[in-house]
Amino acid sequence: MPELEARHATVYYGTNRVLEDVSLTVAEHTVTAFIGPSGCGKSTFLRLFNRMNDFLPDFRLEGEIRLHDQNIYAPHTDVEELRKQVGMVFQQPNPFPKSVYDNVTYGLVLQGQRAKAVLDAAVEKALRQAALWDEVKDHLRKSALALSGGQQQRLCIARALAISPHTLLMDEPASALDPIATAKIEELVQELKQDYTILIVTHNMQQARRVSDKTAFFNFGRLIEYGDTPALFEQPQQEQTQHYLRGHFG
Ligand SMILES: Nc1ncnc2c1ncn2[C@@H]1O[C@H](COP(=O)(O)OP(=O)(O)OP(=O)(O)O)[C@@H](O)[C@H]1O
Repeated sequence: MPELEARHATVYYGTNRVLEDVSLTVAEHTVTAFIGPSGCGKSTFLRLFNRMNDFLPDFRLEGEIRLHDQNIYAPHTDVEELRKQVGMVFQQPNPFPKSVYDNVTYGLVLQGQRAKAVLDAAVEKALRQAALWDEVKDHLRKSALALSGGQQQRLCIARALAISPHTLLMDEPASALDPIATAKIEELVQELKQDYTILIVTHNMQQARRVSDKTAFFNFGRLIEYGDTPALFEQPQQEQTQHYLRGHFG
């Protein structure tokens, strides 16, 4: 059974159709990159998997998005529970104006966890997973806003991991970062896939190539090509993919 699946997903914002009949499956513990020109619907597609588009006015989905073979848009779906299972990291690091510690424990505290030993252990585990522990372990009470941009983004990843999701959605997680911080995020993505299933939107073709197992190329709201990353980059089957990769548009 695939971990995630889109079945004939078509999305409208009002009367504007931004995704058309997109179907794909994602296996667990893989990294899948979504690439394509600006405005082709990558972020919209990504946000379908934790229902983040529900916040947008006039959003409408036809088709199904399935997690572990359950349609997550079925009536009575517990959306809060879904978002615990499917975490998200955004383009701009967005730590809360709180301490490093309080950022990581935020979700757990919201869930009612108060035991200091449990919270302490969760903080260390999540920060280690996000490859940030060594840099912040002596400053856990410091404001998260005092960290560098790259550290803030890894903190946001730790915050997402602390509530034990099994899927992580990353929307251009490194595009606001310098090359060194970007390399750290890429390394981290590779490590995290041992435990998580990762979907990542990126404008950076080299990054997609480096970090992902599968790549999906979108154009004008359609999924043009989807396959193993080396094959898609080295021998794209569709003319539109070939043009895009040659830099003809995008
Ligand atoms: N909140 C919204 N309301 C209406 N239309 C929207 C909204 N968000 C995005 N769109 C439109 O939907 C289309 C797809 O946008 P989306 O952000 O998903 O594309 P993208 O491929 O991720 O783009 P980019 O690479 O520039 O981030 C675009 O035409 C965009 O203008």
